[in-house]
Amino acid sequence: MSADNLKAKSSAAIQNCASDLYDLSQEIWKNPELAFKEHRAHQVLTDFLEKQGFRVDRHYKLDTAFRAVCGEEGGLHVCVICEYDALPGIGHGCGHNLIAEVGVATGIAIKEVIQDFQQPVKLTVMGTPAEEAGGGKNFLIQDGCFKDVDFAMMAHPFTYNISRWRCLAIITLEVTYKGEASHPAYQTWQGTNALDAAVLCYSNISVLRQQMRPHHQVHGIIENGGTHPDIIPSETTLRFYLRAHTETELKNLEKSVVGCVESAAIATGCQVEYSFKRDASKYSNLIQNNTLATLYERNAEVLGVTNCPDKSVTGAVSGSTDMGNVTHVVPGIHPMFALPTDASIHSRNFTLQAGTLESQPYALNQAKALAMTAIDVICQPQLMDTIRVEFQQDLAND
Ligand SMILES: NCCC[C@H](NC(=O)CCN)C(=O)O
Repeated sequence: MSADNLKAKSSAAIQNCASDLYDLSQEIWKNPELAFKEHRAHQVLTDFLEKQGFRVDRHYKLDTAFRAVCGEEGGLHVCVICEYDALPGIGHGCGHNLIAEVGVATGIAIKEVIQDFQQPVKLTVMGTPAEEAGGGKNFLIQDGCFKDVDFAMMAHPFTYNISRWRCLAIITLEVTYKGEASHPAYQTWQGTNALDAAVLCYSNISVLRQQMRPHHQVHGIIENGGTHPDIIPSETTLRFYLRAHTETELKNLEKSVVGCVESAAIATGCQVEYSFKRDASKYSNLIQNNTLATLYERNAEVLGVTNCPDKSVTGAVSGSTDMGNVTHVVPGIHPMFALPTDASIHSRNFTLQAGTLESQPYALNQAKALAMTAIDVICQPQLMDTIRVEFQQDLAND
C-alpha cells in the first residue's frame, strides 16, 4: 500500500472513532485531576486503549502512568505521548484532555495500518502524568522507559499553530529568610524583618528583569509572608521559576538571581537559605527534530493547518514542558495547535474552549498529522538516519 493510502486509511480510523474520542476527552475534562493524582483519567484512558486492542501496562513505573503497546519488535519503535493532568482552580486550562485524546487517536491511527508496513513496527502510547508540576516524564526517563524508542511525538493545544515551539529550560528556586520576631510598634529594633528581605528579593529580581536577555524569565511568589501584622515576620519563603533557552543560559541566569537573593539578606540582616531544585521538576528546553517537524508541517498543511511562520510570534511565546527532557533522550516533536480562541492557556476561557465540541476537529486533525508523520518515517526508514544525525547535532549545539 502506498504511503498516501496508508495515511488515508489511518485518518479514516480516527474519523470512525470521533464520537468515542470526544466522550473520552469529555470524561477527562469534566473530572480535572492534579499531578500524580490523575486516577480517573488514567482509568478511562487505559480502559479505552485496551478496548482498542492495545497490550496495556497499567501503572507503568508510576501509579498514574501507563504504556499501551501494539505491533512487533525488530523495526522502528514509535512513541506517542499523552498528558492528562489539570491545573489547580481552573481545571483543564492547559487542554491536557485534548493532549490525551490526540495521543490515543494517533495510536489508533497508526495501529490501523501497522500490519500494512513492509517491516515490523512497534507503537507505544505512553501515558505521562504530572506535566504541570512534578515532571512525570522525568521519572519515566530515569527508569529507562524511552531506551528503545526511535522517536516520540505529542501535540499541545494553544492559541496559535506553532510547529516548532521554542520552549524553555526551567528550574525552581526556593528561598527562605530567617529574622527575629518582635512587636512592630514597641521594641522594633529588636526584630529582624524577614518580610522586608522577601520584598527586597522580589524587587531586586524585578529590577534585574530589565537587564535580562530576551527569553530569560524569572517569575515567582511570596509563599509565606509572615503570620500576623502585629509580629515582625521572623520567617518568609518565596518560590521562583527561572527559564532560559538552554541549560548554559539558565546557569548564567541563576548567578544573577543569586545576587538578588543574597543582597536582600545582607540589607536586612536576615539569614538566607536557598536551593535550586535539581530534580524531576527541572525541565530541559525542547529540541524539535528538524526532519520530523518538516514532515509534520507538510502533513498538517495537507489537512489545512498552516503553522505560524511569524518568528516574532513564535519567538515571543514560550513556556516549558517535561517533553523537553524527552527530546534530550530521543528525537521528538511537540507542535502547538490552535483552538478557535484568543484565550491564553492557563486561563478559564481556555478551559472552556478545551471542552467544546467546536475544538474537536482541531484535535483530530493533529492526531491525523502525527500519524501521517510516523507513516512517512516508517515508509522511508532511511529518514531515521538523518533524524539520528540531527538529534546528535542538536544535543551538541545545545
Ligand atoms: N513547573 C512546570 C511548568 C510547566 C508549564 N507548562 C506549560 O504551561 C505548558 C505546557 N503545559 C509552564 O509553566 O511552562
